[in-house]
Amino acid sequence: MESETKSPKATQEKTEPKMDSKSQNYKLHAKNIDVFYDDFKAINNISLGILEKSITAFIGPSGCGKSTFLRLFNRMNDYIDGFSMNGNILLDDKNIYDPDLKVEELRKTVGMVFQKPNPFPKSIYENVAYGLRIQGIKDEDFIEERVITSLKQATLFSEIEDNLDKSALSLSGGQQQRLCIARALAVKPSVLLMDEPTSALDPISSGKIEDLVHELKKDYTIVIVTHNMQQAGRVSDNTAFLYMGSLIEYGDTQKIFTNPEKDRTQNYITGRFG
Ligand SMILES: Nc1ncnc2c1ncn2[C@@H]1O[C@H](COP(=O)(O)OP(=O)(O)OP(=O)(O)O)[C@@H](O)[C@H]1O
Repeated sequence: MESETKSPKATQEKTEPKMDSKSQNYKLHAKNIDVFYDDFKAINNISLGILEKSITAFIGPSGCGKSTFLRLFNRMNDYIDGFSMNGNILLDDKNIYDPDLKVEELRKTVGMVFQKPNPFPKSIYENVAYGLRIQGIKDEDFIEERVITSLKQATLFSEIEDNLDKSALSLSGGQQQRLCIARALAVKPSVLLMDEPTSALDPISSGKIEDLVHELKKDYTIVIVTHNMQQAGRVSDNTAFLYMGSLIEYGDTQKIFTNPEKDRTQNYITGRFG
């Protein structure tokens, strides 16, 4: 029978990545989180801190709660019937579930990219400008500058610079996903949540997104859900392994993939289940 703990020395502190001396605080801090869909408990008492300008991967078998947990960070679960939660999520030490907090403001700071590219049926330019326009920004020079900068950051600009008026739906899947990243960046978030952003893409497009994610780490705190363990190993600094709604292990990605504390993590990363 699989034992929960490989080493008797494994303690709770091993599930938290070490903070460097510069960062006194976590960018994001989930504290004692339970999530329910009606009576079903999808997340079971998870606490986890995420350092600024780092990439954190959530891994684990299908249905373990990765997407549910990710969506808590910009309150995307609020729309789901039957959703309820316990615990707090802090962004820069402020509780994002505070009743006074404006969700639209939160989503400016915490952007999201989904599994399937979901551009609007508008031009490439208007897709990226969208978030600025709904903020009421009217200055076209400002919008243009932001659109171009965001497309460059998302490494798409050189491929489409003569076609900004073309429909976003005419782009390839990989280009559409980079457009969705540009759209998220245009409103200047500081956190980017990515829910399996490459699972609908071919390997070359996936590689471009991985390179981009790596590049974006300079300026953003990134949390990525992935089924692809090679991808988690390549792109992330820290990895959280979830199983049946619980956080089994969390820490330095290298360590999780080469010398995990828990047998269950070892069995998952070596493909013995999942
Ligand atoms: N809207 C919902 N209503 C009821 N149950 C849900 C809902 N969304 C998710 N669940 C349940 O919550 C659990 C966690 O689901 P979640 O989608 O977060 O897992 P996941 O690890 O992201 O899975 P996958 O890798 O397959 O996307 C699952 O048992 C799922 O069936």
